[in-house]
Amino acid sequence: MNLEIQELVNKGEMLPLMEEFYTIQGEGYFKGTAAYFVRIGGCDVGCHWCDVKESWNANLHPPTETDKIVANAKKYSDTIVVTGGEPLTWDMTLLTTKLKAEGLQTHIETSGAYKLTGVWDWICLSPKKMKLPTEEVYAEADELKMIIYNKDDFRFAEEQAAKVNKDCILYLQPEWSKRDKVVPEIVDYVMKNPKWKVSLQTHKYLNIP
Ligand SMILES: C[S@@+](CC[C@H](N)C(=O)[O-])C[C@H]1O[C@@H](n2cnc3c(N)ncnc32)[C@H](O)[C@@H]1O
Ligand SMILES: Nc1nc2[nH]cc(C(=O)O)c2c(=O)[nH]1
Ligand code: SF4
Ligand SMILES: [Mg+2]
Repeated sequence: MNLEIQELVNKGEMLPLMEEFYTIQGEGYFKGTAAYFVRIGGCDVGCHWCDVKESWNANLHPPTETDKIVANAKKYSDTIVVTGGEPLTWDMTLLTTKLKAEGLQTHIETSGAYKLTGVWDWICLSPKKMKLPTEEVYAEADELKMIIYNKDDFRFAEEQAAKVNKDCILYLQPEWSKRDKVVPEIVDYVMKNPKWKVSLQTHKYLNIP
């Protein structure tokens, strides 16, 4: 990446765009709702079970003008889900300000590992043990989506739930490769601890992106 482009990416005027697609939000509170997804490259959190490892290396994804991303996104939906990679690797201020100026709803999928930037109508926080969320993001999260891979993840989920605001909706979502083992454990856990809800990656059952 040349210096001039690097500078624009640093300012959030350009972002490494991996893919964008119109689909149905598969997870969490808005599951079942049509939305346009914008997947931004770059993540160094390093979840070993990450289902989009191709997103990690930002250099593999073309720096794209935020204006272009917005002009395209608005053609498809009034709800834009920004995901990645870890979108908070980058400054989300310009992208979200421009989306809001077009009257669009801005949703983010984030681990919260980096400074919260941007104007968001909905924040889905999915904390990771390897790189914990910043203290600031817990107060802002609308939903907490904890991925369950093994038994210790229930402990971690409770630890993280103790940090979010009181209105935050709490979800346990099975790690995809472990779903056969952990789904019964999650079902049992939610019945015993009904402040939690189950979230499934329903798009994977529907065979849609
Ligand atoms: C690919 S991540 C991108 C956004 C951000 N980096 C994050 O982790 O929140 C999108 C969502 O998918 C979840 N996820 C990733 N891999 C998964 C897997 N193998 N099984 C279940 N959920 C997964 C993440 O926890 C997150 O909630
Ligand atoms: N349909 C669909 N719903 C999703 N919800 C969160 C996703 C993500 O990868 O961030 C995702 C995704 O990749 N596809
Ligand atoms: S933080 Fe998100 S994108 Fe990054 S490795 Fe973990 S699940 Fe994948
Ligand atoms: Mg996904």
